Amino acid sequence: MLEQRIQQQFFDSADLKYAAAEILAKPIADAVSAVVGSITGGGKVLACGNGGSASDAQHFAAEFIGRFERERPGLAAVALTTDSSILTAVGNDYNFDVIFSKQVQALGNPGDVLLAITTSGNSANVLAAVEAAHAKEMTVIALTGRGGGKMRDQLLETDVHICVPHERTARIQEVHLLVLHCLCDAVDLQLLGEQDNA
Ligand SMILES: O=C(CO)[C@@H](O)[C@H](O)[C@H](O)[C@H](O)COP(=O)(O)O
Ligand SMILES: [Zn+2]
Repeated sequence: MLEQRIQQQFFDSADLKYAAAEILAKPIADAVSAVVGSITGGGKVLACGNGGSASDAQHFAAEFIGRFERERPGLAAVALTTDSSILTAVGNDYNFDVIFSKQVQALGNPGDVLLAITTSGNSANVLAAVEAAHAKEMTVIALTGRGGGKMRDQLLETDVHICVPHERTARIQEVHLLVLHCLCDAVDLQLLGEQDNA
């Protein structure tokens, strides 16, 4: 019984990945263009999200600054979820809704990219970060699910919306991680060319 339930989670996750492959390939390719344009122009990626999405933001920044699968110079990325002094000071002195937007205001420049990760599309602090990014003339790449929530209405035509077609947070997060790995892989391909296996 328990084993069946566990197997079903694998099947559901795999089914969603098949469905998402068709729907998300185009917006992910658009996100790659946005990131490559920013990085080659001297820009950087600021990443934010709550809970599991905070981990995703950090996971992405680690692979940009460190490496993904290929050797290359580090790429500029900052997870806005990691500095406990900033998060507690801003959360305590202002409120939790501005913990990311304050950092975007302080660190963001025109041409930078905000990677905004929220499975519901409704996290107030992520939405506030998007507003701050627009004020800084940054491009937003939004990773969402559940139809996109409030994020859908907040994005501009020049932004990229990668919306996973599912209702369950865990399943959406599983696809978000795959999206981030696709981004890392494709950015490396664009910057370094095809791998020489000779
Ligand atoms: O990882 C999980 C659930 O899988 C949780 O920590 C989850 O990320 C948190 O509940 C978040 O606060 C949800 O926020 P969001 O995805 O709706 O923006
Ligand atoms: Zn990874």
